[in-house]
Amino acid sequence: MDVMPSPLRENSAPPFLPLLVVEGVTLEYHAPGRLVRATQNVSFDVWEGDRFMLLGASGCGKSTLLKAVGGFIPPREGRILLDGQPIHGPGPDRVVVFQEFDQLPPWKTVRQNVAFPLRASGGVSSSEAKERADYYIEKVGLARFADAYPNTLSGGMKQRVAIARALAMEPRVLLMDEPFAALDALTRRKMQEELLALWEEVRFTLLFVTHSIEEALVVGNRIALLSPHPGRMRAEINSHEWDLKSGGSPQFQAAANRIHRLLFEEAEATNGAGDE
Ligand SMILES: Nc1ncnc2c1ncn2[C@@H]1O[C@H](COP(=O)(O)OP(=O)(O)OP(=O)(O)O)[C@@H](O)[C@H]1O
Repeated sequence: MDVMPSPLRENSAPPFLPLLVVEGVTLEYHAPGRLVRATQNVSFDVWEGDRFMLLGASGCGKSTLLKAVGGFIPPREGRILLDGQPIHGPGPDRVVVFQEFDQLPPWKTVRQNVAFPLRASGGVSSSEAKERADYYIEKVGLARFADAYPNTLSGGMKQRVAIARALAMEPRVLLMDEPFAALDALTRRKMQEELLALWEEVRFTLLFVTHSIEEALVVGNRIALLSPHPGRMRAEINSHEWDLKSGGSPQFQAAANRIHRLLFEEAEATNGAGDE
């Protein structure tokens, strides 16, 4: 099988350096009349080829962390390094796939949607953009729909286009913010399977936000557990031993229960102790 030359691999950081370093990061929003602290002193390293999951309850600052890595929110404290360099604003080396199905301009075909950012970010000729778009559209199984418009596609198909569009940029890190949360359970599982198959083939680096313990265990190889309000690192665990076939096994259930305890019961105990 032909594999396109990938800047992702050519620009690889030395293997002894993490690709992405999040160090003591505190993030805040200035809401009218108040300051909202979304995360506090969060640190983790993401290595090339990691499928790194940010897991925590609603409101613990997962999306805010992803936005900060994307360069949309500067840290109040701490720093974020990519390939050893502090990030300054958004860049094509970090592309985000969101949950919403309306992230594709509806007036562009699937192929135009995938090719457009390649042209817009510069350096890619229109024929190369088309070639790269077709390559990744084929990878997500949508070759027959390259000339279709988004409004003729299902939610799952639109998410596949968003993934193809992101991978076509060959980013250093692919950022995904609950990309499958709005899909029905069967489609969600199929998308998880497809994402893992794509990862096997392309070996991109993934930073993925979820509030599903099961999704974190099967999609990720490492998981950061965040406690709520503001989000702090509660624990970091390895999850490479689990995949989509692990689902119902007692060992998988035990791992899921352990994470649940770490996220909720121990957090409540800690908060309770703090209140006394
Ligand atoms: N634009 C904003 N202005 C003010 N506060 C915000 C803004 N966006 C998020 N917040 C607050 O920051 C905190 C973290 O929000 P964030 O969306 O990052 O959490 P999350 O873990 O991704 O939640 P969810 O799983 O529900 O998406 C929350 O308390 C939220 O209310």
